[in-house]
Amino acid sequence: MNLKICGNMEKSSVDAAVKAGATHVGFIMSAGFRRSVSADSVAKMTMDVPKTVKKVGVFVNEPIDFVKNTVKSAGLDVVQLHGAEDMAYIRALGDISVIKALSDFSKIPEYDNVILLLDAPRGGSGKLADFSAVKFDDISLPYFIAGGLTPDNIAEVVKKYPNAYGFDVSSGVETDGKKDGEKIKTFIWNVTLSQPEDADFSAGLSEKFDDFDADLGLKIPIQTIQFKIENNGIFQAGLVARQMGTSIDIQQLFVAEPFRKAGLGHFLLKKIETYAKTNDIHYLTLNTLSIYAPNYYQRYGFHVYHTLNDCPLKGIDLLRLQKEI
Ligand SMILES: O=C(O)c1ccccc1N[C@@H]1O[C@H](COP(=O)(O)O)[C@@H](O)[C@H]1O
Repeated sequence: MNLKICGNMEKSSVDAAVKAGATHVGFIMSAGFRRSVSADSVAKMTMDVPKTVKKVGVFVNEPIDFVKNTVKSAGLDVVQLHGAEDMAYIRALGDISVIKALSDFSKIPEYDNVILLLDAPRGGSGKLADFSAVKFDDISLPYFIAGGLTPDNIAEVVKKYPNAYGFDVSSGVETDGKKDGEKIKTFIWNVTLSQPEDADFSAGLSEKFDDFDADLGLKIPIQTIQFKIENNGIFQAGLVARQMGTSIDIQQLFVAEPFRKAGLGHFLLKKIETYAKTNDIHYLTLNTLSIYAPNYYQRYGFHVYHTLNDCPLKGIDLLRLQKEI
């Protein structure tokens, strides 16, 4: 999945985007826009960007020579053309990789050998694009979806456009006109977050419990809740919980080593809490050991309500924690 964080103006937002898993970082190279930056500043902002992350320069109806020179001086990998640039213009750029932004979707068939970026009429406005006229099945080129994406709407958008090459955001990851590292992280993680829907062993067991309860005259709905953060096949973090009636027991929360200390665990705890709030859940519970980090959960409002000393081994305590919703 390709994820492009565009309109960067500071090194801190570029670093946040790369750290969270962006595949593209974008810069407005044409002058006169609120987010315009110079080639020199792009070179400085991207000095730590790994080669695997593409540096994209956004240009609007610029002379060919300006684009070519800026690609060299800023060290860009790709140009994003946001004006009326046609195929003759694109051919004149030679072997420079091109993303062609379009908001007049009737022009899609005019392009080849580019990646499309389907956007709202005024790039960078944060306004949602209207794709109702687009026949997505007829598009033969890879395409980014852009225009008014936010951390809150991106999960739905990803579901709606499963064949998209990628997703692009600028305004939606800003606060008061500046890129916001937390929003960048949440945007990317909300794309990579999936709730595996495949029936698994625990779901099978839940059914057996349902039958058992029914025999006792009880009807307590039980289900497994799973959130997994995975990007390009690389597992980053996951949470597995069991919902039983009005309570949820978090059974596993795990963040893979290279992705620790970035807030992924906090993000998953927030996800389960939001789920709990919207599903009439009264308690979140979990077990942890004293040698792990009970403080970690206490920081998020969990309280220890029971301790078993020397369990499961001498010198280690088993702690039972709860948080009221
Ligand atoms: O961001 C700008 O100021 C800008 C200026 C000129 C051309 C394009 C611009 N922005 C691009 O628009 C899309 C979507 O932005 P948003 O998420 O709706 O704010 C993105 O590619 C921006 O780089």
